[in-house]
Amino acid sequence: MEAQSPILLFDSGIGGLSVLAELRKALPQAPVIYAADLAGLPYGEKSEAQIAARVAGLLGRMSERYTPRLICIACNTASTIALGMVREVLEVPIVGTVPAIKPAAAMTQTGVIGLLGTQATIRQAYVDNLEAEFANGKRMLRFAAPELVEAAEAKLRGKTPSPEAIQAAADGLKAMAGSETIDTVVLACTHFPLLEDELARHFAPGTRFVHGAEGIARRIAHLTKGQPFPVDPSSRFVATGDMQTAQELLPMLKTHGFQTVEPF
Ligand SMILES: N[C@H](CCC(=O)O)C(=O)O
Repeated sequence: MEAQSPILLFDSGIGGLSVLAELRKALPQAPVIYAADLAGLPYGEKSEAQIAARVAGLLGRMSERYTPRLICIACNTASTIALGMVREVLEVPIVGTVPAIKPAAAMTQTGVIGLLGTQATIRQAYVDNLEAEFANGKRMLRFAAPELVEAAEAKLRGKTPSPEAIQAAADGLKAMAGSETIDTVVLACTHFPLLEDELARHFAPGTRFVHGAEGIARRIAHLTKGQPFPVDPSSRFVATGDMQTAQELLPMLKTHGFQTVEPF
C-alpha cells in the first residue's frame, strides 16, 4: 500500500461532498479523488440496469487508472442498486451509502419517519430490507424528490436553489397519509444534506434530519486504520461529460481543497 494511494469518492454529481466533509474530519490525512459522473446525472431517473452497468463500468475503469485503496460509492441510488455487484467484480474494498434508516428508527419518538430519496432509491428492495430489519414497528413514509438533486447542484454552483423544488419535496412528504407526526426525516440521497437548512424551514421545529455521512466516514477510517498516509495529502476532482459544466463548480470546489477539475 502506497501512502499516496487515494480514497475514491464516487457520485453522479456533487452529492458526495456531504460525505467528503465528514471524511476530512475523520481522516484529514487521506488523499482523495472525487469522481462526479456528471454525464450520467441524474441517476435517480434511470433504470436499475442502466445504473448497474454504468457504475460497474466506470468504477472498473477508475480503479485501473487511479488504483485507490478504497472506493466509497457516495450515492444512495448507486449503492442500493449496484453495491453487491460492484463488490463482486472489484477487489478493492467498497463502502456504500445506504439510507440511514437504522439511526432514524432509534431516534424517532413518535414512531413515524419520513424518507426523501430519488425515484430509483425509494423503490429498491434494499430499502424494504432496511425497513424490515431496523424500523420494524415504526411507520416509514417514502417520498421521491428528484427535483432536490438539481436544486443542490444549482446551490453548489452559486445559484439560488429553486424554492419551488424544496417546497414541493416537503409538501409531497407532508401530504402523505399519516405524516402529521413525522419527527425524523431520512435524507436518503447524498445531495439532500446540502439543502438541509432550506428543507428544515418547511417542517415542524425540532424535526430531525438524518443521513449517513458521519457513519460512512467512521467506517472508512476504520477500514484504512494502520495504513500509511502522506504528510501532505493532495486531492483531485475528476468529472465525466461536458467540461464547461464541470468548470462551473470550481469556485465552490476550491473551498473544499480542489484546485482543478479534470476530465475522466
Ligand atoms: N446523489 C445521489 C443521486 C443523485 C442522482 O439522481 O443522480 C444519491 O445519493 O442518490
